[in-house]
Amino acid sequence: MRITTERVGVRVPATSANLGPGFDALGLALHLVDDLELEATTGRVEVTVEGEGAGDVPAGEDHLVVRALRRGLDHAGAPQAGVRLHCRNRIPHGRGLGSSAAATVAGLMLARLLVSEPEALDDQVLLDLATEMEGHPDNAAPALLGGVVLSWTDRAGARAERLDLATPGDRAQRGNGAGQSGSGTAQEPAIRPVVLLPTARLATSTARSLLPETVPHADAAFNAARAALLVHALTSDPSLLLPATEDRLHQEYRAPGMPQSVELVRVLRSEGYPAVISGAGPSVLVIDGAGPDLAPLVRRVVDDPRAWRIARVGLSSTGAEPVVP
Ligand SMILES: Nc1ncnc2c1ncn2[C@@H]1O[C@H](COP(=O)(O)OP(=O)(O)OP(=O)(O)O)[C@@H](O)[C@H]1O
Ligand SMILES: N[C@@H](CCO)C(=O)O
Repeated sequence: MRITTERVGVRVPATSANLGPGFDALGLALHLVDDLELEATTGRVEVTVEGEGAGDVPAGEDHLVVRALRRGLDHAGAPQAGVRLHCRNRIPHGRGLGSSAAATVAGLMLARLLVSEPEALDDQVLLDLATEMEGHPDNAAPALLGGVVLSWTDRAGARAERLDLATPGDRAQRGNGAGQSGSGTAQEPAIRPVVLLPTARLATSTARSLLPETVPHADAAFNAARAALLVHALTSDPSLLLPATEDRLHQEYRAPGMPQSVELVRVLRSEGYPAVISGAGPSVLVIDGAGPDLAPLVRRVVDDPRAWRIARVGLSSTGAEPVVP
């Protein structure tokens, strides 16, 4: 295997994992992207960062994108090279929006774009390697594939299935009786994700350390039913999103690390919004937040509303993709 391309670029989306009951299994891609350009050189590693993480993330071999690139090149049997990497980051770090998965998937895809036989790093390989680096596939899978993705692991590695989402037409048919057609185009998904984004950060490792080793059987059964219902709600009947996004496996356990986020989820849900903690938090995801202004509710709950941003980012149907550098 050789490195045959010198300059490559990739665009990768933010993701929101769990979606309530689908802990480590469900996730969706958002219209919020990092853009990366890489040049293979004979020199050392040089990393420059604009936007999120600038001045914060390592600038050398320890940079997560570089680590993922190295992992991809090793897996393909390609030689390691010097790199000049430039990152234009828009995905905030440590907020539950899949920044680490985006960086990992981006590094692996940059490796694919550099080598002479890119099929050695096909989507299945990239998903396996990203899952190995992340520890779970629920952010990496939608970062790679786009849309809403169900992922799991078995002995062979990571697996992912993209859901065929309900459209506004499906919703109208449910509401008005069969035969009615909804507004909007047939392909447009019915859900409009909105992210409530705090300035505070919570590392995924910290949020995972708050989880118990074991959970009551009744809570596991509760989540199994809700996760199955959520797939039905997303693919056929979005009117069920509120009951389908209930969770007993992670959100409340993590409240000590993000009390205002968990309270915001409680209040939004009591007002009828299918709100969940986004990934490991502390952002809040309203899976379908089209319609009324959410700002008054945020102002009612949080101590400092100026520390929260409402981002109507929407769902991205595309995952990581090459861009011409
Ligand atoms: N674009 C990036 N470039 C380099 N390092 C990054 C990048 N994005 C994330 N990281 C590293 O990953 C850390 C954040 O990862 P973490 O898993 O804690 O949060 P997250 O991925 O933003 O959230 P979640 O996994 O809950 O969606 C950052 O502090 C940084 O060290
Ligand atoms: N499923 C993961 C997502 C964050 O990486 C968690 O909640 O810890």
